[in-house]
Amino acid sequence: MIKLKNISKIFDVSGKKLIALDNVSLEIPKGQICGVIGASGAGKSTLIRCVNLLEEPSSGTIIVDGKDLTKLKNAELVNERRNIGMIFQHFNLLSSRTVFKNVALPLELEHKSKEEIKQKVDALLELVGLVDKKNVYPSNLSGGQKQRVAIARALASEPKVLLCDEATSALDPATTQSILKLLKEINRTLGITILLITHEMEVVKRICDQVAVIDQGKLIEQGSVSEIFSNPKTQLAKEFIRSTFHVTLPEEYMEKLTNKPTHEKSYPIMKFEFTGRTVDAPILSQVSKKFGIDLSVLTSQIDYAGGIKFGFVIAELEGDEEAITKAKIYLIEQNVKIEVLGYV
Ligand SMILES: Nc1ncnc2c1ncn2[C@@H]1O[C@H](COP(=O)(O)OP(=O)(O)OP(=O)(O)O)[C@@H](O)[C@H]1O
Repeated sequence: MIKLKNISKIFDVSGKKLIALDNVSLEIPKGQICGVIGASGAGKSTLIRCVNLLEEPSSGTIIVDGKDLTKLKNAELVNERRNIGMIFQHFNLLSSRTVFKNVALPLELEHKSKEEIKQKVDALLELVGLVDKKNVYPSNLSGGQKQRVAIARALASEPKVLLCDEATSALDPATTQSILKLLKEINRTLGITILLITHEMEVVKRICDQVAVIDQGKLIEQGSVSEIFSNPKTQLAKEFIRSTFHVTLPEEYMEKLTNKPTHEKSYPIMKFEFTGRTVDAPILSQVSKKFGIDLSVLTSQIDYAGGIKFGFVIAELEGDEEAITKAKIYLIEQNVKIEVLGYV
């Protein structure tokens, strides 16, 4: 549905060339949700703005629904842009228009009849759960409600693609969840392909099928969410994934932790990462019995990403050094990822 081929974007900043996008290629099949993640300044906004040519790429091609947008004349481009809805971090609503009138705007621009506009807007407000706010002005809405209006407005032209530019970054966690749920619902029920950019892996984890990691204008890693979460290749992807799992050691252990064993009875604190099948298997209790190790769980978390279950456990291992080494080898053989956090 969306094919970006070798997209580069070079800005001229006071006579100096700034490469915001460097030969980025990305393909998003129809009906999928793809998240592009990267740190501030990585080139995410430039990339998403290139998709509807709000930003013209310096080179490369952009194919949406089979049409190469970079080859279209102005009038044709205006027409094709109706296929591409967009929502923004700060909603971009017109403050002088009511909720109804904001959603109606694209339809008015398309010269639809009053009756058609009313029918369509009412249906969209129903879809986003804002029927009771129809005659309210944006200043009287919460952030989440404003984003719902923006989503309804973006859907008014019945787009095939929805671009989301940090759509939940200005929202609190609970509202973020409800907007992500709405986006997923729209994707499922209307079959709309969604490209979203974000700096939060949590967003990717919640709703995306695919993820692409961008760093300094380059696309450094991409794949299905389950692939990337279970086997991240780049350091950046690993860091983003880590940021979504909130497994940290209790404070009292953090204070005691040393880099190396400090005395005979020093024991390692280890973090175990389980994916897919290994999450449900009683591997840690097997290890405890098999190698005669006392294993006390200090903290743990189980979560889902791309339909795959993930689990993290931090535990203290007490036993002789040889037994602990054998246990580590056994766990690695069982596809459990291990990290020694330190010693107590
Ligand atoms: N219109 C412009 N003129 C000059 N440089 C620009 C322009 N737009 C973006 N840039 C530069 O291009 C690079 C990528 O910016 P971009 O806004 O795409 O990054 P981003 O990943 O979206 O960052 P953030 O998350 O902070 O919004 C940055 O170095 C930025 O300063």
